[in-house]
Parts: sequence; C-alpha cells; structure tokens
Amino acid sequence: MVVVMSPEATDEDVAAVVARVEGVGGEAFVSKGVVRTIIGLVGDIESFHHLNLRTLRGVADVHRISDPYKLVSRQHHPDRSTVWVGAAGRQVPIGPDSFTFMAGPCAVETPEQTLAAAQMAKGAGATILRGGAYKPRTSPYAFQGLGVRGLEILADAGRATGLPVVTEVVDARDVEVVAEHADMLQVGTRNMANFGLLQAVGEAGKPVLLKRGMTATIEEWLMAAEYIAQRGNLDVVLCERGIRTFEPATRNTLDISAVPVVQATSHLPVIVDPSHAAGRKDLVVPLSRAAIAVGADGIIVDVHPDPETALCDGPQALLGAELRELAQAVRRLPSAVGRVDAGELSRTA
Ligand SMILES: O=C[C@H](O)[C@H](O)COP(=O)(O)O
Ligand SMILES: C=C(OP(=O)(O)O)C(=O)O
Repeated sequence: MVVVMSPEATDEDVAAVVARVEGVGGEAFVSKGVVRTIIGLVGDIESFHHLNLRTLRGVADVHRISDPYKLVSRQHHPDRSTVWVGAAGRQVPIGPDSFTFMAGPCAVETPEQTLAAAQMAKGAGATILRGGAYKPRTSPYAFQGLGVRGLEILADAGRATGLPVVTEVVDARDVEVVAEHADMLQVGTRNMANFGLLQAVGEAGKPVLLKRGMTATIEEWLMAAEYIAQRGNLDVVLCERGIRTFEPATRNTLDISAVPVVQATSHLPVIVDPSHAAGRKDLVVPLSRAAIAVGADGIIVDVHPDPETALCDGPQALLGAELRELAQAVRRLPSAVGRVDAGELSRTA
C-alpha cells in the first residue's frame, strides 16, 4: 500500500501517518520528493484499512498495490488452475491445456426436448451438457423452469449421453438439491453479487460456474469468486457472458478482453458464453471463434431442437447449419492456439 501526501503536508502530518502504521505492527518507508512525500507501507493490509488513513491531515491518496482478492489471485497461486467436472469415470477438464465445449438447452422443458438437445450437443462435440431447471427471468410471468423435475430430466439426459451436467441455482435454499443432481453448479449474471448464494455454493462440494454480473467490473467478479473460494471451494470457473453497454445491436456486449485480463490476474479458468452475450444465433459462431482465438478455456452455448417453440431465449439457440458450423470451428481452431479438445484429456478411469 502506498500513501501519497499532499504538497502542503507538514513533517508532523507525515510523522502521524508513520506512527499510525507502526502502531498496528506495520513498517512505513518515507520517500521525500521535491513536491510530494510518498510513504510505502509493508505489513498486514487489512489492519491498514482499519486505520482510515485517507482521513488524516495531509493525506492526498492511498493506493493498494496487491490484489484485494487473495485465494483466486495469481499473486498467491502463479500457475493457472484446471477444474475437473463430473463423477469418477468421466471427468472433463476446464483449464489452460484444453478447450471445453459445453452446450445444451437454455431451459429444460420436457424429457424429449432435453434429450434431443443433449444429443445435438454431443453430436457437435460438446463434453459438458448445460440446461436450466431454475430460470432467472426478468418477468415473474415468464417460464421459471421445472425445478426439481427439471433437474431429474437434465440428469437423465446427461446419463443417456454420457455428459456431465451444469445447471443454475438461483436460491441458496436449493443448493443442496441442485448439487445432488448436477456435476457443476452455475451462478448466473443476476446473482453474481448474491453473497449468501456464493457462500452456499462454496460449501456444496461441487465445481461452480460463476458468470460475470452484467454490470460488474472484473474486480467485482473476482471478489465474488473469492466468496466461493473463501468457503473452501477453489473449483471455480469464470464465465464472461457480456456486459450492459449503450449498444443495442446485441443483447449484451461481449467483453472479449476480459478473458486475457482475468487470466493475467487470476489462476481460475475462464470461458465465454456467446449465446447470452449476443442474444442472436447469427453471432454465436463468430463470437465463439473470437473466444477461441483470445485464449478462452471453453465456451458454453445454447442449442434447441425447435428454437421457435423454446420457452426461454429461442432467438439465440443454435440448430442445423449454425450448429454444424460451430462444431467445425470447435474441432479445428483450438489446436491453432495450442489447445486440445477437453474430451481427449478426460479422466475415464
Ligand atoms: O437463461 C436465460 C435467462 O433466464 C434469460 O436470459 C432471462 O432473460 P429474460 O427473462 O429477460 O427473457
Ligand atoms: C441465465 C443464464 O445466463 P446468464 O446468467 O448469463 O444470463 C443461463 O446461462 O441460463
């Protein structure tokens, strides 16, 4: 931490800062410039926070040098992590060596629709099946998901296709039942800052897919991941799914630069959701290509056997030609950036 004194600060003001810092066991290194004095602090950063140094006379600014998140930071864990998803016998990696393709219906609607979507996903090369049983909807009158029945249908489709499943949990009270049926728990954009839910999934004993809040900064997103890690669960995968901007051409604006920014600062894997970012099926393939090129550890994509009748997000669901094009991109492009298909690295024993 660095304290910048104002040009008017006196020697007494500087001494007062040093005394406060030393009073909580820290060290203060004073560097006098021609105009300003700067004080470098070494010690327990949390105890410095409680000193409210900004309120002292002569203090112009206080800067933090180390990351505010610890467990998810590369400062404490330099090597990038791999998260394994699935039960013994079929575990799929998400991490720096592979590229993981996840796909499935936005919402679980019926056993037939879910199985058909799961088969489409598998046929296109996906190694993890997605599907929502609890849908976070803008309108309370919109389809809210099938709840526990939806979890069962999704788990059946996962078993039938041999794919581990990821599904969203929107309420801390449902974490246990969702964890019973799913291989990975998703926290969606609307709940990224629901700290009680983050703590609950941190204790569920399953990997977590943490989507970026649509108005969250990267630091806020990583602090949300820290909530999960702080409860003992470091199996967290981050998902960039687009942020709110002034641009109405797409549902959200995919912040593609978030991928390398996060990878530089956090060891957690980071994937991209081009479907919820764009909200339009015609952009899913180009954005997926961009995600692969920028170094994402995977993508998660909506597919539906009959998008016109979908109960949620039909316009962004892939079928037919677009899905074939996506399958081709996912088969060919990751190797160009030094990645192998996650299916090849899966643990099957
Ligand atoms: O998975 C999808 C979400 O539930 C969906 O994007 C919510 O958006 P809406 O309720 O505004 O349609
Ligand atoms: C609701 C979903 O996504 P998001 O939270 O990114 O809107 C989803 O993936 O089903």
